[in-house]
Amino acid sequence: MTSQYHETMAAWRKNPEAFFGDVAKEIDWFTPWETVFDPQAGVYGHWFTGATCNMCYNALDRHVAGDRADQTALIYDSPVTSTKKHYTYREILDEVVALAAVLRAQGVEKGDRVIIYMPMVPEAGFAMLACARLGAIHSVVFGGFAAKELAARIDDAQPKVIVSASCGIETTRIIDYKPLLDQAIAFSSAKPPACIILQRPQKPCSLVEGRDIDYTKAVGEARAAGTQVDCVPVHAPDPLYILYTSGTTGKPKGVVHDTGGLMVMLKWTMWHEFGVKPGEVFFCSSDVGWIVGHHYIVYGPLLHGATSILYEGKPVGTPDAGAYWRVIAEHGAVGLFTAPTAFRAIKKEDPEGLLIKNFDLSKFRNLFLAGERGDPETIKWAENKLGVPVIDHWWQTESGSPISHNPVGLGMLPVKYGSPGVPMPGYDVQVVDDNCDPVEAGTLGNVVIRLPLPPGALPTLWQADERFCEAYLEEFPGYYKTADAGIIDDDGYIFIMSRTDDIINVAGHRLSTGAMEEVVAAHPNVAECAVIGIADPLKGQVPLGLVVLNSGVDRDAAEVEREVVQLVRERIGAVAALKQVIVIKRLPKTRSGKILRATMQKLADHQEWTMPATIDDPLIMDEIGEAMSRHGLGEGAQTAKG
Ligand SMILES: CCC(=O)SCCNC(=O)CCNC(=O)[C@H](O)C(C)(C)COP(=O)(O)OP(=O)(O)OC[C@H]1O[C@@H](n2cnc3c(N)ncnc32)[C@H](O)[C@@H]1OP(=O)(O)O
Repeated sequence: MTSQYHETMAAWRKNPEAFFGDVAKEIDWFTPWETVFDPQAGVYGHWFTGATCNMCYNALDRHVAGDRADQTALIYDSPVTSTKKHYTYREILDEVVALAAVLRAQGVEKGDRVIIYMPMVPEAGFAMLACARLGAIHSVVFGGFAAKELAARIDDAQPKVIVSASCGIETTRIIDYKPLLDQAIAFSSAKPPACIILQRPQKPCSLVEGRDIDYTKAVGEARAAGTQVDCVPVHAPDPLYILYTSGTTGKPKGVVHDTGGLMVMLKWTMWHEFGVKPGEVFFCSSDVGWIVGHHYIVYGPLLHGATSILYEGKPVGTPDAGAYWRVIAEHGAVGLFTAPTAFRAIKKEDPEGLLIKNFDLSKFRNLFLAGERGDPETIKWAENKLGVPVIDHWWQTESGSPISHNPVGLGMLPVKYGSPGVPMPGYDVQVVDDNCDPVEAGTLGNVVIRLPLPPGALPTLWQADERFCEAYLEEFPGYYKTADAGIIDDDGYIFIMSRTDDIINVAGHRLSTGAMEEVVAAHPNVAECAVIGIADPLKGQVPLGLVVLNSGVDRDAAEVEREVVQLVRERIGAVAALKQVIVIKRLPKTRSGKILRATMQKLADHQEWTMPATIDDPLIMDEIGEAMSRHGLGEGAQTAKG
C-alpha cells in the first residue's frame, strides 16, 4: 500500500482549520463550533470555540444508542488476581451513570476536580468516564507515587472527591493504597470532603467514618435506585482532565487537556496512526496513570468503538515472559502499545523468543513503542521474533497524541532505525539553535513545534498560565519547547537524542532529578548532592545520587546511602527507582559554583569526557571516578579525554 502520508500532510499544511474541521465530523457535538481555531482565546488559542460536547457521550452513549451496545468495550485481564472480565458498552454505561450519580451526590458538578488514585482496575476507567459525564475534571495519579507526591497533587487540584482503592498488586506484592491516601490527606492542606474507596478482596481497608464511601455499595445503591445522570454539555476548550508531570522542581506541572480538541485528535489517531478499525481489539499495556493509559486504554479505543484491554500485570513475572503473547492471542488484539523497557525485560528473560511460539498471534498486526527512545537493537529483535512492523513513535504528556510516528493507517513509510518517524498533521516540528534560528537538516539542536499546537495538545497548565509560558513558550518565541534535543534528516525523519533539562526517562517514566535532589538534600547528614541519570540496559536510564556529607559526620557511608535511597522511596515513591547513592568527598563544580552533572554522567556511563576548563579543582574528578569504581560504575573512565 502506498502511503497517503504526504498527501495528508499537504492537506493539513494548506489549510489546518479546514483539515481539522473535517476530522471533527467524526465526533458528535451538541452544538457546532463557531471557529475551528481562535488564536485570541486562551494563552495561544483554543480549538473548536463555541462548540459544546461531552467525552462520555462520545465514548459510550452514542455507541449504545447505535449498534455497539452489546459489543465488548473493555476486557479486564488481571493475572495477578486471576481475573478476566468482559464489559460491553451498555454495561460500562450503566456503571458510569451510577458512579456519576454517587459523585453528584457528593456535590461534584461541572468544573469540580476529582482525583483518581487507583491501581489497574476497570473502576479507574469508569471513574474517569463518570467525571467526564458530569463535566468534572479528573486527575489520575499513578499508583507508584508516594503520599507526599499525592499530597502535592491534592493541594494543587483541590479535589471535591478522591476515588481510590484499598490496594494494588505489584506482581505478587500487595501495595496498600489506602494508608498512602490517608497519609496524603494528612499532609495536604486541601482536605477533600469525601473519598470513594473500592474494597478489593485481596486486602480490604478500614474506612474513615463520615468521609469514606464504599465504592461497590454506593454504586450498587445508585443503580438499584435507577438514578439517571445525563451527559453535561461542556465547551470544547473546557478541561477534561489534569495530569501532573515532573517539573524541574519538586512541584509537578498540572498539564491540562481540553475536551473537544482531544476527542477529535484521539479518534483520528486510532485508525490513521494506529491502524485499528472500530470493533477491533487494542492492547495498551501502560498504566491508566500515564497519558498513554488515559488515551489508548480508555478514551481513544472507546471513542473509536473498539475494544480495549486493561491489563493488570507485567511483561515478565505474571507469570513469565510470554504474558503479552497470551493476552494478544486470547483476546485477538490487532495491536500492542508498550514501552521499549517492557521489550527489553521480555528479551532478557526469553532471548530466543521461544514463548512466542506457544500462541496464535495471527490477528496481531503491529507493535507500537513509546515513552522512551526505542533502541534499534530492541526494535530489530521484536521485528525478527514477531514478524510484524515495530513502530517507534514520539510524544509527550503535553502533546496528548503522537508528535511523530510511522502512520500505519495512512500506509507505512520506510523504517529508519533510531527514528520515531515523521511529524503527524498538526505538528510543525523544527530544530533550532539556542538563538531560535533554524539549523540545517542533520544538525543537532532544540526540537520545537511551531504554534499553534494541534487539537488535543495542552492549552495551558492548571491555574498556571504564567508557568506554562515560562516553561514552554518563552525560550523560543512562536514555538512550543519540547525540551528534547534532536535532529531532522533530509527525508524529514526525526531523531530524538536527549533532554535539554533535568528530566530523565526511567522505564518510560519521566522523572525530575531536580525533584530527587530536593529530597536527598533533606537528609540531615547531607550537605550537598547531585542526582544524575545514567544508562541502564533494562530501564534505559536510572538515577544515581552523589552526596557530600556535612563536616563532622563520621557515620558509615553505606548506612547513609541506604537511608537516602529509602527517603526518596518514601517521599517520591517506588517509581523514582533511585537504588544507588554514593557518598563522595566533594562535588565537581565550575568556578562560578555550577555542579558538573553532565561530566559526572559521562564518567559513570564510560563515555568520553573532557575536563571542563572552568572546573575549580580537577582532582575532584579523580575522587569521583574512584568512588564510582568502588560502586562498580565508571571504571576505566577516570582519565579525561582532552
Ligand atoms: C508517550 C508519552 C509518555 O511518555 S506517557 C508515559 C509512558 N510510559 C509508560 O507507559 C510506562 C512504561 N513502563 C512500564 O509500563 C513499566 O515500567 C514496565 C516496563 C512494565 C516495568 O514495570 P516494573 O517492573 O514495575 O518497573 P517500574 O520501573 O515501572 O517500577 C519501579 C517500581 O515502582 C513499582 N510500581 C510500578 N507501578 C506501580 C503501581 N501502579 N503502584 C505501586 N507501585 C508501582 C514497581 O513495583 C517497582 O517497585 P520496586 O522498586 O521493584 O520495589
